[in-house]
Amino acid sequence: MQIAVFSTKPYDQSFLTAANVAAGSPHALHFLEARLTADTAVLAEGAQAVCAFVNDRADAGVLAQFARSGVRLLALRSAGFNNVDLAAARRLGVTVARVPAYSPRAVAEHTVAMILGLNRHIPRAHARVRDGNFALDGLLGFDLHGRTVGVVGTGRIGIAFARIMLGFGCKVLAHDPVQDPACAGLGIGYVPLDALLAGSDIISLHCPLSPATHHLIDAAAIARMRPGVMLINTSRGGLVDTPAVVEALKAGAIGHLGLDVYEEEADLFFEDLSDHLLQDDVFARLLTFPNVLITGHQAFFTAEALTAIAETTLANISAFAATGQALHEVSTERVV
Ligand SMILES: NC(=O)c1ccc[n+]([C@@H]2O[C@H](COP(=O)([O-])OP(=O)(O)OC[C@H]3O[C@@H](n4cnc5c(N)ncnc54)[C@H](O)[C@@H]3O)[C@@H](O)[C@H]2O)c1
Repeated sequence: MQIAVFSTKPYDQSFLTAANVAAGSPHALHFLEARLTADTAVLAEGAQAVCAFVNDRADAGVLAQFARSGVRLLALRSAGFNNVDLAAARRLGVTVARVPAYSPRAVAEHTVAMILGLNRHIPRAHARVRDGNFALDGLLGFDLHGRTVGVVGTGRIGIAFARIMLGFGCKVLAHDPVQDPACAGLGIGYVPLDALLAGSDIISLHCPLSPATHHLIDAAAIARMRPGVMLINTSRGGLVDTPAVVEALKAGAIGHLGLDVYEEEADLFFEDLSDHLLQDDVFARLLTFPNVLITGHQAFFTAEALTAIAETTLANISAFAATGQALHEVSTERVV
């Protein structure tokens, strides 16, 4: 198949090419640096499949352009699919596939890195040491052992994260509309969201972004949290009302904030903008807090995860080419 690969970085090119070669080079991969938008969708002309990533937008207009130009498959190289209008895809006959699990541990481990980095002030401590300042004032942390961690969403990543935190000696509370029996075996109790918010020292978000979870963490949710709570979001930026979080940081209601995702990240992340003036005032305000740690959507970014993403994406495409069905189609029942 001819595949137009949007938002390509050198690492995408190398992992996808390696996976295609290993499979006997069944597909022609056309790597495009452009992000998929209404303006760039036309670049897929001549392709039967499009491969897209988290900040590519497959809205109704983009999908209509695909349908007109003969694109029959949108193969996401991500687990999340909040950036696709699934109802329009179904209407227009464009199959949507994703990589449901590539390395849940990669994201879980990055979540833990953010907790440790924030708690022990690692970025600040390193900057001080490099500057010849070995004072400890302002670097006080707390023992994770014995603390309560709230996990919102106990899917593949949430449960991998919960297992690690249990290893630290934390108590884990969980909230998920679909309860995983494995959690009971691990001693993890399911509670309503309000109880999780009120009872956790650290809250970590691992549920998908959907209309139901948009701004799940807003001013009202923050008001229910313990004063000085640590909030971590490695899931999707839209789960958090960022201006509300900024107010809570200013008031000290949130004690630590770790973000790998940001609701307006599409115009920022994955690019080197170091020569540009930052136009996003909310993001700029976040960067002023010493107790905020931000990474640019890199939780997935391990060699194991990129290998699995490339292999599963190509397997989705090969299955679709052979049978008309991808291996991991985003079920149309998930349209909300
Ligand atoms: N930062 C990154 O690099 C990165 C990488 C991969 C995935 N992600 C994000 O992580 C999310 C989770 O991934 P996963 O593989 O664990 O998905 P998953 O589908 O295995 O698990 C998601 C869980 O969230 C639960 N859920 C749905 N609505 C909920 C709600 N309102 N409250 C609580 N739980 C709810 C679901 O029932 C499910 O158990 C993805 O949706 C994606 O947005 C981020």
